[in-house]
Amino acid sequence: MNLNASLTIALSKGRIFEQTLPLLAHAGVEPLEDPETSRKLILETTNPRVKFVIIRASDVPTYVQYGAADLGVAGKDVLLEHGGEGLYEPLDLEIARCRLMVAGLPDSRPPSSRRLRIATKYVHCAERYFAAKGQQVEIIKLYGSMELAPLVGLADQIVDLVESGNTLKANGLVPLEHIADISSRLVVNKASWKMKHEAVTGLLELLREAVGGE
Ligand SMILES: Nc1ncnc2c1ncn2[C@@H]1O[C@H](COP(=O)(O)OP(=O)(O)OP(=O)(O)O)[C@@H](O)[C@H]1O
Ligand SMILES: O=P(O)(O)OC[C@H]1O[C@H](OP(=O)(O)OP(=O)(O)O)[C@H](O)[C@@H]1O
Repeated sequence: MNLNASLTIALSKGRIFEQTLPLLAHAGVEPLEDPETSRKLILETTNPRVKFVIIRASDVPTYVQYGAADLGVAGKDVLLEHGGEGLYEPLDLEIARCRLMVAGLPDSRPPSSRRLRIATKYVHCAERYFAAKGQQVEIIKLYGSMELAPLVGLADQIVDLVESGNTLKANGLVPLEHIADISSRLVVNKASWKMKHEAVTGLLELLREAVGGE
């Protein structure tokens, strides 16, 4: 076990970075630069043994799975889609809360002549959800702006994240079915959990305190 281990933490810009920052600050880890203004992808922190790597939200599980980062923060939506292989998920950070939902036009009727078309970036989640209901659907993979798909006839329904519901409302869509409650999780590489146990669990306990408001 490495008692003086250095830790690399994978984070994405935007809401995850902003909402994880106060939790990490409680653990004595603060970035020396702001990723919104810096072009750097590796950020040093106030703890010389801890650095951040700044990546796309959906890439966080991959970096942690392969050990390119020891820890990371990822939405449960991203983890469900990735599958969680090679990762431990020891802590719900209770940030970036939303719901994974099926949505569509209020008067949309299932087509009789073909399968229901579902547009989403959550292909695996959607496949699993509709298969569990015994419903055969056609999934259309998109990378964003899913709400547009039913408006232009690309799909009958979408599977997407809903928080306030404002994006759905602004596009004349309604939530139809709830798939899962989502929040962001701390994920840990399985080898790092063993080899850097003291450093990882030390940080984990401080983050747990911060989440609990202690
Ligand atoms: N409107 C929202 N309200 C609360 N949480 C959200 C909302 N939208 C997304 N999230 C959560 O925050 C995480 C990161 O979302 P963010 O918008 O920063 O990245 P993204 O653009 O979805 O990802 P990528 O860059 O990989 O396409 C999501 O995986 C989800 O768990
Ligand atoms: O119910 P609401 O409060 O309107 O939030 C839902 C929206 O938030 C997310 O998009 P985001 O704002 O993160 O944009 P992005 O996916 O393009 O990053 C999600 O993809 C929805 O479009």
